[in-house]
Amino acid sequence: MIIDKLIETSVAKQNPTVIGLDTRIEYVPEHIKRRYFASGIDMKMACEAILEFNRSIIDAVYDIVPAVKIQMAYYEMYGFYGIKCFNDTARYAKSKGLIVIGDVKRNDIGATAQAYATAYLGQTFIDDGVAQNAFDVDFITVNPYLGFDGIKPFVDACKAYDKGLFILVKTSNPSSGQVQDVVTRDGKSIYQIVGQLVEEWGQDVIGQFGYSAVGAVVGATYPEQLLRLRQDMKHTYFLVPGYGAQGASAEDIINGFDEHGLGAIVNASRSIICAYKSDKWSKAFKPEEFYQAARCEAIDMRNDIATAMIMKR
Ligand SMILES: O=C(O)c1cc(=O)[nH]c(=O)n1[C@@H]1O[C@H](COP(=O)(O)O)[C@@H](O)[C@H]1O
Repeated sequence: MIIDKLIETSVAKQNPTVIGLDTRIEYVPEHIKRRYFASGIDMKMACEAILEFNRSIIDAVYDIVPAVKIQMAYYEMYGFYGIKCFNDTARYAKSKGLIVIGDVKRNDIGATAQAYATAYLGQTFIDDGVAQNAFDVDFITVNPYLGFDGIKPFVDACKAYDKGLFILVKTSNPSSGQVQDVVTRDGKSIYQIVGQLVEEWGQDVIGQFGYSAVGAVVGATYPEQLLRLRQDMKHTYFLVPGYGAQGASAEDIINGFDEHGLGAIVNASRSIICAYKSDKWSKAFKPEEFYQAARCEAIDMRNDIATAMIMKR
C-alpha cells in the first residue's frame, strides 16, 4: 500500500520530510534563465527553465528525502506548458524513486469529484479497453468541505489504484482559525470534527503500520492543535507544512509524531528551493550552485527534526 511505501522510505532514509517544488520563475537562477530565454521569453521557455531547475533539485536530494510535493498552482500559472511541466517533474521524481504528492487541493460535488479522482488518481477512459493515466502522482491533497460524497470518489480511487490522500484538517495559514477553530454546540472545534471524519473515511485503507492511505494536512504553525489531532487520529498520517518559510520550528512539528517517530511527514518548499538566496547559504554557494544549497538545507532540516525528537524523549 502506498502509505506503507511512504513510511518505509522515510524510515530507510531516516528522514520524515518532503521537499516542496513550489517553483516560480523568479527562483530560477539567471544562468539557467539566460539559456532558455535566448530563443524567446514566453511561457514555454519559462516552463523549460523551471523543469531544469526542478530536475537539478531532485538530483541533489533524491538520496536523502523520501518524497517531493509539487504544488499545482505554480504550474497552472503557465497554462498548458505548466501542466506539462508539473507532469514531467512528477515523472522525473518517480524515476528517481521518490514518492510524489500532487498538491492540487481538489473537491466538488460527487460527480465532479469523480472526474478529479479519475484525473489525478485513476485512469481516464479513452476508447474501448483503452485507459491512460493523466497524471503520475502517488498522493494528492483534497479539501473536505463538501462532505463525504465529495470525498468518496477519491477514497475509492485510492483503493482501486493504490493511491493516497492528504485531506485538509487544520491548515497552516494565519486565518485558518476563522473557520476551522469555530467551536460547535457539542464543544468541539470544526477542525476536530473534520479530523474525526477523516479518521472514519480512511478506515478501509489501513496499511501494515496501522496508518491509513487517507491522511490529513495539519499545519506546523499550530502545535497545540497538532498535538490534539495526533492523539485523536490514531490511524491518520499527517502532512505537516509550515516549517521554514512560514516560521514553524522543529519543536513545533514534533507533536505530529507518534511514540515510534512515525505519523508525520514535514514539508518545506521555499526554505529549500530558495536556500541559495538565504542569508544562511548565499555566502557559501553561488547561484550556479543552488542545488547544493538546497541539499545542505534539506540535511539541516532532517537533522533539526531528529534533534528535536531526541530532546522530546
Ligand atoms: O496542503 C498543503 O500542502 C498546505 C496546507 C497548509 O495548510 N499550508 C501550506 O502551506 N500548504 C502548502 O505547503 C507549502 C508550504 O510552502 P513553504 O511555506 O514555502 O514551505 C505550499 O505548497 C502550500 O500550498
